[in-house]
Amino acid sequence: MALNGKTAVVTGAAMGIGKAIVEILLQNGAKVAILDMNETIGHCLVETLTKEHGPDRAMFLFCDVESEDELKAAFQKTIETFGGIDILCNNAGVFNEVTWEKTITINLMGTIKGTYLALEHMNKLTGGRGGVIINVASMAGIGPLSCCPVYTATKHGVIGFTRSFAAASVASGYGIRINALCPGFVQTDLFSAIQSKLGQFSAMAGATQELIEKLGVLTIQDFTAGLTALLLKVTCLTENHL
Ligand SMILES: NC(=O)C1=CN([C@@H]2O[C@H](COP(=O)(O)OP(=O)(O)OC[C@H]3O[C@@H](n4cnc5c(N)ncnc54)[C@H](O)[C@@H]3O)[C@@H](O)[C@H]2O)C=CC1
Ligand SMILES: CC/C=C\C[C@H](O)C(=O)/C=C/C=C/C=C\C=C\[C@@H](O)C/C=C\CCC(=O)O
Repeated sequence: MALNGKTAVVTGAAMGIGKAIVEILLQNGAKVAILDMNETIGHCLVETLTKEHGPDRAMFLFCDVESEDELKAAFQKTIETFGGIDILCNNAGVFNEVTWEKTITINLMGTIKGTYLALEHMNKLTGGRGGVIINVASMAGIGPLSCCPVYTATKHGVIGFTRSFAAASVASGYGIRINALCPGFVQTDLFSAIQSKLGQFSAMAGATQELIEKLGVLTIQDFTAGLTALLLKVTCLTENHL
């Protein structure tokens, strides 16, 4: 399979889009470290995935992406257990215009911290074997949503950071390919909770609801089906890509 022998790290992977990404990676032969703060669901997911894919394929590691120390420890444990890191997916994210500083530290700073840690491990200029980074942004990173200025800012930031890092990688020869994934509306716990997280912008909920009705909401199953081909195209590590 396309990702046999490869090791992936996925943040915020216990549920939702992150879990969907984990399942695609496992189905295509990769070993996966599932990083999340939800230990109960995370361990339960590994139990389920181990029954489906066999032992030593999936591992849960508690990690708050706001903590550089916890990210470092999770990366180190992954390397010790699976022998290296070839793919990183910075997926962990929240939607909250009330605790907006946290939205920034998780969505944007967590992605930057993960990317810089992956650079330390993957960089061919410092003995690494190269790799692939996927940063989960959003269509809100392409066009602003009036109900969530800070969430919109974090996703615009993720896209800008990803594009800049990609240019640096090509110019420097890191051997790291990096892409931003920009989903539309997907039925997850985050999506279900947005109405209660708008804070001072709750008056904008109508505009967003109109957009939701116009664009529709993907089920996680439909999202996974559409993501598989794209994820394989992006993650297949062949020399002529890096
Ligand atoms: N659901 C949607 O409509 C869309 C979601 N996205 C993005 O996709 C990513 C995943 O979102 P969903 O799956 O919808 O959310 P979700 O809420 O269903 O799952 C998010 C996961 O991340 C974990 N998490 C939250 N904060 C964390 C932290 N500080 N450290 C580690 N793990 C943490 C949660 O425990 C949970 O398991 C986010 O970056 C989100 O912004 C982008 C576009 C659309
Ligand atoms: C309100 C955000 C809902 C869920 C968060 C989810 O995680 C997410 O990121 C979904 C993003 C989907 C965006 C879809 C389309 C965006 C289009 C932009 O060009 C804005 C277009 C109209 C804005 C109307 C308005 O908000 O005023």
